[in-house]
Amino acid sequence: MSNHAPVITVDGPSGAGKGTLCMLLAEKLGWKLLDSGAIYRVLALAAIHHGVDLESEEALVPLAAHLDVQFKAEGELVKVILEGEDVSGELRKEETGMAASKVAALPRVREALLRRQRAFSETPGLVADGRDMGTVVFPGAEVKIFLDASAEERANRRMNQLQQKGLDVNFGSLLSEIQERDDRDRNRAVAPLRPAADALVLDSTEMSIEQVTAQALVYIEQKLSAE
Ligand SMILES: Nc1ncnc2c1ncn2[C@@H]1O[C@H](COP(=O)(O)OP(=O)(O)OP(=O)(O)O)[C@@H](O)[C@H]1O
Ligand SMILES: Nc1ccn([C@@H]2O[C@H](COP(=O)(O)O)[C@@H](O)[C@H]2O)c(=O)n1
Repeated sequence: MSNHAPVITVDGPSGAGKGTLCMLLAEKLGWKLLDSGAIYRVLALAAIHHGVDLESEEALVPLAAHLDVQFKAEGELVKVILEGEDVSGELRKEETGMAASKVAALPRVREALLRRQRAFSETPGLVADGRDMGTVVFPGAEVKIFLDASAEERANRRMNQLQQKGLDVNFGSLLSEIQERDDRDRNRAVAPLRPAADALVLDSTEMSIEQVTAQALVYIEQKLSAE
């Protein structure tokens, strides 16, 4: 009997709503969740904590290969423990996302993190959130979704999210940070951000979270029942 676990990949740019959609899908299906961006963010934090240059592939590869990280589910939240320290707050900061996109542009760093990401695949199934889930990490995934939205809408969503946390934020700087990160993620030499040839592309600019989830669920049901 095969022990192959089905995989749903959700790729797309920052702020498109991937994390929100993946969490809802994983909950609804009772499947595991992989937040691959968190792995790149943890590596960037480890580099910063150890004074490692974010552009030094040579120094980052061993750090990536031996990353001491634990993801601990606590109710709805996931605590991220790096080398025994709770870095959950630091992890979600905009500057950590920017640092993550620098280390993520290095081919050997990505290679060093591949096995760790693939190890998340287990029965009854996996919902994987990232930039290259459908193109590189799980190219044989049963269902692939590419979730997009305009840069302005994504900056607006991020602004609302940060304001809800009581932070004072500026729309213009959020928009230019999003554009800079998009640019780096789309134009890197390895695993650039792009839809897999067999992905459903969903533009969520004018869609609510509920509409995106409903549309994704219909598509998932179709694809899984055709398997
Ligand atoms: N369709 C939507 N309409 C309005 N707001 C949304 C929608 N989808 C997600 N959001 C909100 O936008 C914010 C960013 O969403 P989320 O964190 O899921 O994006 P992401 O694609 O995972 O971003 P990142 O890749 O940077 O982690 C959250 O506050 C979320 O609640
Ligand atoms: N599969 C992935 C996931 C993430 N990245 C890089 O990490 C950055 C942070 O990701 P978030 O989803 O947590 O915002 C992102 O900008 C990418 O550069 C990646 O390369 N591949």
